[in-house]
Amino acid sequence: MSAPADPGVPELAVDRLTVLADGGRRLVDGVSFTVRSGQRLGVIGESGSGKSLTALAVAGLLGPGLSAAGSVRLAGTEVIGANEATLNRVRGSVVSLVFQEPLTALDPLMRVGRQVAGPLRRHRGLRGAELHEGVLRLMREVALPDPERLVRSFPHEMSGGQRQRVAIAMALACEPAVLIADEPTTALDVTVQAEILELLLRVVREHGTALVFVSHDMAVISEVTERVVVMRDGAVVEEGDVADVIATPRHPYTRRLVDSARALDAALAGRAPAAGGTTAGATP
Ligand SMILES: Nc1ncnc2c1ncn2[C@@H]1O[C@H](COP(=O)(O)OP(=O)(O)OP(=O)(O)O)[C@@H](O)[C@H]1O
Repeated sequence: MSAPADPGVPELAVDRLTVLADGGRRLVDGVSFTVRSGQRLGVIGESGSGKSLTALAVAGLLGPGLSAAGSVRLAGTEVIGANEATLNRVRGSVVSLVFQEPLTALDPLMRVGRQVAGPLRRHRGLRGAELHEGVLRLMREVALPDPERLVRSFPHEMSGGQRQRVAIAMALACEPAVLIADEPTTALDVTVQAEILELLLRVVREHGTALVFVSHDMAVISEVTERVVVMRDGAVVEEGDVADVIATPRHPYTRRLVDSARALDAALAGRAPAAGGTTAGATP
């Protein structure tokens, strides 16, 4: 008889993760955090702070010339040093990624329906009518209009927001316990950004998914996540409850990120920024 799953084990546990470039430069340096089912963790930092490399290392997707040390456990399975078969299994059953540019996830020459079908065949073993129904169900789940027609479209025939919905549908196909979204709205129009954030929040809530949400934007982080790690030069400089971090940032770098979000908010609202004390997460 197998032991019952330990409710205390987080879906994602990152412990002293380090990413090294070929020459030995530390691009990510001793990063640790955990995310449990249903939790939403933000990773924020300026360009080059190591957010994307952290996200890629968690999924075992670092490119050539980069190596990782430390520990990344996804639903209890160690990713660092794992062989390709283990990584493929973990990527098909535990973790999925959504990137900034949906076209990176899509083949421009393949109809959208076939692309969404790919992970359903590979990871869930669906075939024939079941597969067809599975594709339509996923496309409905991400609120794509008229899925019966869209399955026959090519990516270039869709809007940027629709393409990101398709990429999210593909990421959800394996019913991942952990979803990593790396700046998923940065490439989209402002109005579409809000819709995609709403979609992500809905699907992680409905499935109890653990979410890692990477962004350079404190306002977006405060809207989407409940905890945040702040990265600078590859290392975590601050971690905490999002509302606390915004209200009382401890590190000067975090304070700068919060202040610039406030200044942007104030500019959008046509007024001078308030002198501290209020939160920055007031994106309309
Ligand atoms: N393949 C690589 N080889 C060497 N250095 C790299 C490689 N990929 C990224 N870097 C460097 O590692 C650092 C962290 O990069 P990373 O992409 O994680 O930053 P980021 O915080 O996600 O920034 P952005 O928001 O601009 O994507 C940067 O200095 C980057 O130049």
